[in-house]
Amino acid sequence: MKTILVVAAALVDDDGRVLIAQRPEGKQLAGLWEFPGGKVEAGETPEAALIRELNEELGITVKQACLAPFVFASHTYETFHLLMPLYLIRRWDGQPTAIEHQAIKWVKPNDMRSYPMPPADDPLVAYLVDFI
Ligand SMILES: Nc1nc2c([nH]c(=O)n2[C@H]2C[C@H](O)[C@@H](COP(=O)(O)OP(=O)(O)OP(=O)(O)O)O2)c(=O)[nH]1
Ligand SMILES: [Mg+2]
Repeated sequence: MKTILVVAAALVDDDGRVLIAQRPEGKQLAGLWEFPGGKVEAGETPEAALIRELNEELGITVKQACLAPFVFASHTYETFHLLMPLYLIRRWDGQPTAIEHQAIKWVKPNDMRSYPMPPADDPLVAYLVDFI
């Protein structure tokens, strides 16, 4: 089984809320709430991939120095294994906008359980509850 590397971000605002984004219609896991991010492309570092994805998906600009490695998910789906580092980000330029997602929302980690997320993400929420 192939392992795919996906990078994701927990953007944290001054009130300790985290941005979650609803996956687009027509994609795998459509409608579920996720951390913005995406697949690392060939020849790309994880950090460069995350900066690119956040610009494509949310229209924000993030400096590499503002990416703090946090936790990771390692989860077997039916057709691939997902390895997904999650970075914490507290500083960025621009206003996050749902460019590719159905919607975005700022939620307290304690309230994230009300938003269905991909199975790989479930263990990550507990770390945010403890840390943020
Ligand atoms: N971005 C993101 N992907 C997640 C999360 N949880 C989870 O299981 N995934 C899975 C869903 C997908 O199989 C894969 C990432 O896919 P993606 O659709 O975001 O990839 P991408 O942004 O590069 O989009 P594309 O160009 O492949 O269409 O990781 C999460 O919290 N955030
Ligand atoms: Mg994506």
